[in-house]
Amino acid sequence: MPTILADTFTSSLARLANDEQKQAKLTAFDLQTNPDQPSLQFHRIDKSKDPNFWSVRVSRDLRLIVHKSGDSLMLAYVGHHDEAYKWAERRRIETHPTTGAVQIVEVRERIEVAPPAQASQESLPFEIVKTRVAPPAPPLFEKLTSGDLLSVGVPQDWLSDVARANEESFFVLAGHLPQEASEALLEYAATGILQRAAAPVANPMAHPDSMRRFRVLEGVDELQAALDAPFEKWAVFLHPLQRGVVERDYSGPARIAGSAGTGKTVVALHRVMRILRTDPNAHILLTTFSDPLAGALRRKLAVLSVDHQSLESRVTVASFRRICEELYALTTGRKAHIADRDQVRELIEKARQDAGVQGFTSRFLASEWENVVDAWHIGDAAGYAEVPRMGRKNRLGQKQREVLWQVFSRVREALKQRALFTLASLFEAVTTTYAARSDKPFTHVIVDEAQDLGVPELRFLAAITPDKPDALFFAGDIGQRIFQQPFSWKELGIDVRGRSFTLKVNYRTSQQIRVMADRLLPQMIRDVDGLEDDRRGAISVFDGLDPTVVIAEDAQAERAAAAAFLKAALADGIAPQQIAIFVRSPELLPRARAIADAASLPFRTVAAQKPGDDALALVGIMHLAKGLEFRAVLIIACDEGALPLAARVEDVADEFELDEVIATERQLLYVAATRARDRLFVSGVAPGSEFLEDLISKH
Ligand SMILES: Nc1ncnc2c1ncn2[C@@H]1O[C@H](COP(=O)(O)OP(=O)(O)OP(=O)(O)O)[C@@H](O)[C@H]1O
Repeated sequence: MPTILADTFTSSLARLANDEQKQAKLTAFDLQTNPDQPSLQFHRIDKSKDPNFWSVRVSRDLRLIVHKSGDSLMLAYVGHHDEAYKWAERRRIETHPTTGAVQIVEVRERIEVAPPAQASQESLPFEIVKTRVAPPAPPLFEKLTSGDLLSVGVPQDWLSDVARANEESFFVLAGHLPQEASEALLEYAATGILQRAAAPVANPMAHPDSMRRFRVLEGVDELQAALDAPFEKWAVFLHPLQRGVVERDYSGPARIAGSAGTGKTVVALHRVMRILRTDPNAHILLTTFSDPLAGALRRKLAVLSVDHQSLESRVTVASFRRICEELYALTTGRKAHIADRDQVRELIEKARQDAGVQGFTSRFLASEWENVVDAWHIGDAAGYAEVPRMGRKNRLGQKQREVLWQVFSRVREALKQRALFTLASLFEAVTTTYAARSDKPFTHVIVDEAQDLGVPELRFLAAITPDKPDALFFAGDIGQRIFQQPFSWKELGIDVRGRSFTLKVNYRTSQQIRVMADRLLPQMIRDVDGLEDDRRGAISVFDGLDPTVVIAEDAQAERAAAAAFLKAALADGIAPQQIAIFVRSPELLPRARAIADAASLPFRTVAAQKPGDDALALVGIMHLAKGLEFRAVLIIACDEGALPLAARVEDVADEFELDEVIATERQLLYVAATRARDRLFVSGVAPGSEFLEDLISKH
């Protein structure tokens, strides 16, 4: 008999204590292996509107709720006796009459509306327990017909509630509707566009919206993997768009985009598993821009598979730099020595003096080296004469280029004499080695945080994969680019047009925090190749507190406000490890530490969690925030001059770079703000960063 796992089972399992979870899992395994064994005591839930709900005894107090229909058995819920029965009494499992998806429909009844919501009793069909007195907001969906509502999967008996919902009541209501219905309605409320559900299919369980909440399990291993990490719902249940991108076959490099928290990393992880399953010869590189993030990816990947041995032998997880260093060592038998930025800047200065070149600022020379000469690996005067210097505003004539090459050729020579690579030249060296070889170290490369790939990294990744259509897969958000200057991927032969998909449902961040963070970025971002990232229509699936923005008189007042915010979060049960405090640059860290101390918050200052660190908050610079998530985030010391960072603004070589610096500083704040699930506090000392204005202003 096939066993079906419902997402409601996973969520309810996650709420149990550890030993209860163990007992519940044992019963679930028994049910899957031999549902007819007499020791499993089934009791029909008589009061349920759905006659197919049964309870199964786990222990004296715990009950597992199953749904039996035809020859399948669904694990639907687990909980303490009365509460589990109540859950089943209030649910029906049915195929939606219009969309054809199987839904767990909640039976309408009294719903408690949280304090900020308000609506008059006449306007809602259920009894409201707490309300605030204020004029009711107008209904959101009055222009939609019942047919429209049915087409997005609203269950029939919720139609009139939805028709009457207004802005205040809708989030409460949305939590009671099937996900596809609440997502479509939220998107409609944000954009005026109603995305109808996918068409019905022959087997209702195979409908894309059924597959986002039910998983038909093939065997005990699958059940074990699915139940091992009940907190990680994403490991089992994907949004139809996510699933589509994971399972498609591509005719060339492909990309998943989407604003922060929309599940791009989740897609990248599932893509790895899909390739492992479908290609027995696959050896995959999963890569991202830093070692701590690679560590986080490794841990998440382990959640997706019980076959850890196969993961170990067939998947390599490493940062761009680390894998490049490893491949260099592998192919040459030597360790690469890499010059850091300051060393290179010193060499440029010396080369300029030796060549007697005048009329160019040090900033310009450093930027020209980094973004043009080194990034594009220009090796001689002829190459430099021809390089297009894309996007750079100040044109250079032939004469000027000849003069500049006097400097850059000396820098190249000096690096060579010292047997030093720059990071870019190391990528280039390994690229050259592998470009000439037909045997590649990996069959597939999957990249997370792809917006922070530079020219040398992208060339390198293309060179270490075979020339086959689905070898390269990228996950990234151009709105979160903080390290690299934009360039054309197409010119490097990586064309993702027609194979680029955008996720819209934000699982991480509350509606309030997402809306505020989105004010930092344009609604439409276009990359160099003309690929558009339309950020309108993104939705969050849950509601929360309004973020706090404080422009304080001085650092002391800021500390008091931030410490009060922290204390309230701790008092509401948010654990220290669920909290982060970010600042723009290292010199501001003492201000963050003082705030943590004022709230008696224990903290660590490195991103990578070590054993024993699991009860500590994170205090660090905003760049550390990438890829992480917390329940509460504080971004403090957003002062004038600190954000955008004055030193960076002063360091620009031209107008183009100035725009770039402002954009990446803005994106940095966006990255930090979107790490927050439930609570966000942003502060600075008056007059405050210009970006704080954008956060507050409602345009
Ligand atoms: N299908 C899903 N069901 C439930 N939760 C999900 C799903 N997909 C993603 N999530 C959750 O949403 C959060 C964000 O996911 P993820 O880190 O993949 O987003 P992202 O787009 O890569 O974010 P960022 O760009 O900010 O790094 C995570 O907590 C993840 O567990």
